[in-house]
Amino acid sequence: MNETAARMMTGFGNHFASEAVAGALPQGQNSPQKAPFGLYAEQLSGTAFTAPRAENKRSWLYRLRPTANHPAFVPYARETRWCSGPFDEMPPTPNRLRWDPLTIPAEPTDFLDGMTSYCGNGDPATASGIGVHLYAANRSMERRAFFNADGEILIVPQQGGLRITTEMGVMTIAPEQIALIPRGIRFQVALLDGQARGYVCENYGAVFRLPDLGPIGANGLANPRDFETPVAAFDDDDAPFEIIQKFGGSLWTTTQSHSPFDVVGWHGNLAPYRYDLRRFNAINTVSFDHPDPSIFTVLTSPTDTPGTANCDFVIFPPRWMVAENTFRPPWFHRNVMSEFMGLIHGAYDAKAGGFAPGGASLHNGMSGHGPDQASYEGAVTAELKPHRIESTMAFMFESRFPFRPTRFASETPLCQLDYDDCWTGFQKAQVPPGA
Ligand SMILES: O=C(O)Cc1cc(O)ccc1O
Ligand SMILES: [Fe+2]
Repeated sequence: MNETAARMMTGFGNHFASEAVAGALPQGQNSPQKAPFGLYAEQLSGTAFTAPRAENKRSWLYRLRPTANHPAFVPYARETRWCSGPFDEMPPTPNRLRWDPLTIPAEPTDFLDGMTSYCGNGDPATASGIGVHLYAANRSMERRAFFNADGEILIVPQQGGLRITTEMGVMTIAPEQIALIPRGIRFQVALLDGQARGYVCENYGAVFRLPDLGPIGANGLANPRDFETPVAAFDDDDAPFEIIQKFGGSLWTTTQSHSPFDVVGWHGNLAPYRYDLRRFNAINTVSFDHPDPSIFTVLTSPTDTPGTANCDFVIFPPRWMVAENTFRPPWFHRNVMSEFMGLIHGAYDAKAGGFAPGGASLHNGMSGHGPDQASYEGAVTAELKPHRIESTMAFMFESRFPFRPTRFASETPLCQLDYDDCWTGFQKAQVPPGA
């Protein structure tokens, strides 16, 4: 990859144009009889050709060889803990679950082999639902690339920086940043700090977009200009390269004669991007009561039912708490939606203990949850002066579809068998006698 790889273009979903070599992009048309330099023109669709214009996503790639130039894929032989919809390994459970952080493996393990599925819903075969995975890795992907035919991939690092080489350019991310790799795009993950751990949302449904802002107005939450997409960069590399894909719930592999990172120029609105969660413009109450957490939505994958997401990616960033006469942490609740949570760093205001950075929790639809006993006691006795929740970043993948845990997630010793106990010990309320 050449040195321009670190440069980024800004704006969410923009129609970008980028060339690593001047003249690589045809002018005025996508597919001239002969593309510049003999490059191969290739369209990559992220939505159906006929999707409404506002939702339509596609890019044109100009590359040294067509992607089609590869041998047949065969099933990936290595053991994997990457599971897929319909997540029917185990019966569904209504129980609240919480997990301690994954340990970094002792064996050499890259981002792909270090992927462990915790739960999910829906099915890639019907283009709905998400897979929820945690990765723990200690080495870079070498001479191999991955792409996901089943969905786009949202990466939420918790420990260790990543350099993500994609067909469309290179980007680095560290904890408190996220990256999105669209369905189908080949990418390779190198570890910048020797070890890495984090969360992945594999979205089988409609591509993530920014939420509508309604009465908030034209600005706020995640602002479009803070999303960054890499400029075109390519490798002229004619040595064998393994390509692994996830298709129909399983991993497949082939080895082609050359690097897949051979795109010399591209244009379009389907591209990888990154976002720094510290840029999130948090909006919250300045009067009373704890607003619904949808106010912290970074990205949403909608379904055909308005306001009822396949997945909302929601964060809980540092912020001022000023609500008057209010129980300030998350309230007790039962949600029709299902909630998977992770913690990037710091502490979460509804859990005084047990929810560690790198850990995770699952509260499926209609399960009673909320502050643990210690958080409750602290919040009802706190002096309600302005208070800044500092040095923390939690997040939630919230879905209309209940999550089904994998066998690993159900049976691992990381699963806290005593999680329910955090809601025991509440004093019974006393109503006045004879009322
Ligand atoms: O359960 C949780 O901790 C997530 C959450 C946070 C919040 O502020 C309100 C509702 C909610 O589900
Ligand atoms: Fe909740």
